[in-house]
Amino acid sequence: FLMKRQKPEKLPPCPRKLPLLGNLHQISDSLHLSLHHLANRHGSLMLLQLGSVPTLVVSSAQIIQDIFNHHDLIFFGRPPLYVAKRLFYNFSSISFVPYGEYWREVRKIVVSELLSMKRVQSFKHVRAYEVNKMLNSVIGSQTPVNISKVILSFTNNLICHIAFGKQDDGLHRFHNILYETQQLMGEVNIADFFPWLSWVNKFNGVDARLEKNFKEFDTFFDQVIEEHRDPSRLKLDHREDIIDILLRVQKDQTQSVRLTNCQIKGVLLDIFIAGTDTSAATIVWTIVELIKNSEVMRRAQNEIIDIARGKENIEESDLPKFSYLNLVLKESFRLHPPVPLLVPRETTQACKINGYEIPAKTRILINARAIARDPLYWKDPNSFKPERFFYSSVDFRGHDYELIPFGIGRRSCPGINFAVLTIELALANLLHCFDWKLPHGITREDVDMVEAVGLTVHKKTPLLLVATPRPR
Ligand code: HEM
Repeated sequence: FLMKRQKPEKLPPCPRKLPLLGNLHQISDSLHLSLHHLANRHGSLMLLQLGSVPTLVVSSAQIIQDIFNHHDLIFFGRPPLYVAKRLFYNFSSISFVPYGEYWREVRKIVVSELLSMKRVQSFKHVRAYEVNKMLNSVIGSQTPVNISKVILSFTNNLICHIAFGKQDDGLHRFHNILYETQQLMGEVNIADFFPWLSWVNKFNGVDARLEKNFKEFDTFFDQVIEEHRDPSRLKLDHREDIIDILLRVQKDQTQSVRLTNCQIKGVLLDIFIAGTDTSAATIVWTIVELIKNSEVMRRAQNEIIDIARGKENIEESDLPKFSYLNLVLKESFRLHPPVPLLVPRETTQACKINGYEIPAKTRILINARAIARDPLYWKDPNSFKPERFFYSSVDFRGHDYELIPFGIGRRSCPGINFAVLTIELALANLLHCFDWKLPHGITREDVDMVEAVGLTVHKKTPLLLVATPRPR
């Protein structure tokens, strides 16, 4: 009997590969920009070989729609990244956890206990306190103000305050530890492209840095958790912080998962990694765009003055009244999604997309930034024009595939409500309390938009501005 030869499955297009490197030689420092250029030449669905890892790159809203309407469960996993494995207690967190029952249970806890709208609102007093502290720090800063630094301290302090109930004491050291964690997470790691070369990390200093960083925040977390277990701990306002909540859930017999201490620490770290840099980058990019587009700045500030009507500070209850500021934020998320490639995913089984076979365990990179600048959907895509949203209902909450800064589907960002409130409140107050100008001799054209390399994309050089207090 002659065996019928099976036709090989048709794989998505792939630019020319080199032996061993695959397509790595076509990637420069900025992964998302390199992938955007490659997509312009080879199409919005490419199967690259990054080192030894097959990687599907998606750069089209229409393909995203197809994937998330039909294969959400398949595009659901996360690849086991080298640094995340160690830092997140062998994947005991949420964002980098490969798909499985543990992820499902912990995500439920995070969504319902830590980041529900009700919980996010319960942190209102903390946000107001930290925003006020940030405004005072602008007044106390040298001129010109390093606004990038002010804002990163603000988001760090805010999350520390919400997570630990601490306001200032002893947190400087923690900020430095977290900075190194973020560096390690953002750097290219050879083991993620050549898993068989992971031993190199023993010799290039990565393992040593990883171990040192892990021990530092682990010791810090142990210490604050121990303080929280002490029943005599002085609680001034009787409000639960994130550690209180996680310890309560740990004791709760009705929960289907019994959180271990490592899992509590993993979730804590996740909230820091996912929540501080992203919001800070967004606030800075928005201010840069406002400085470069003075007419937009004028309109945004006029709206704020109108709504504030002599108030000292903008409060959270004022935010729903803003409409133009909302458009400014949409446009900022469109041009500068702080996580331009989202968080990598991995297919849990094989499937077919656009007639192409996508094998199981393929790494997935979704180029949200390229999609949000696709001329097919966006007129004059590289210009900052909040007015484009006047007559459009497109929003960034994951229902419109052409604008997905918070990702999409069941693994999308559970911190979106927290993030948007924080960003809007900070921006509204910064514009309400100060007029912002470039330092003497610097023009708008001089302000560069160069992006730093990393999972979260910051402005590479710090933004320096002169702040003049506004009459209120
Ligand atoms: C501007 C602010 C933020 C942006 C743009 C952002 C963006 C993202 C993106 C793109 C993902 C991956 C989504 C996907 O794979 O589809 C994600 C995941 C996640 N984010 Fe955010 N995020 C922000 C703020 C926050 C905040 C404030 C928190 C928590 C306090 C948070 C917690 C998380 C967590 C826990 C995940 C992992 C979800 C999972 O894998 O199931 N994020 N975020």
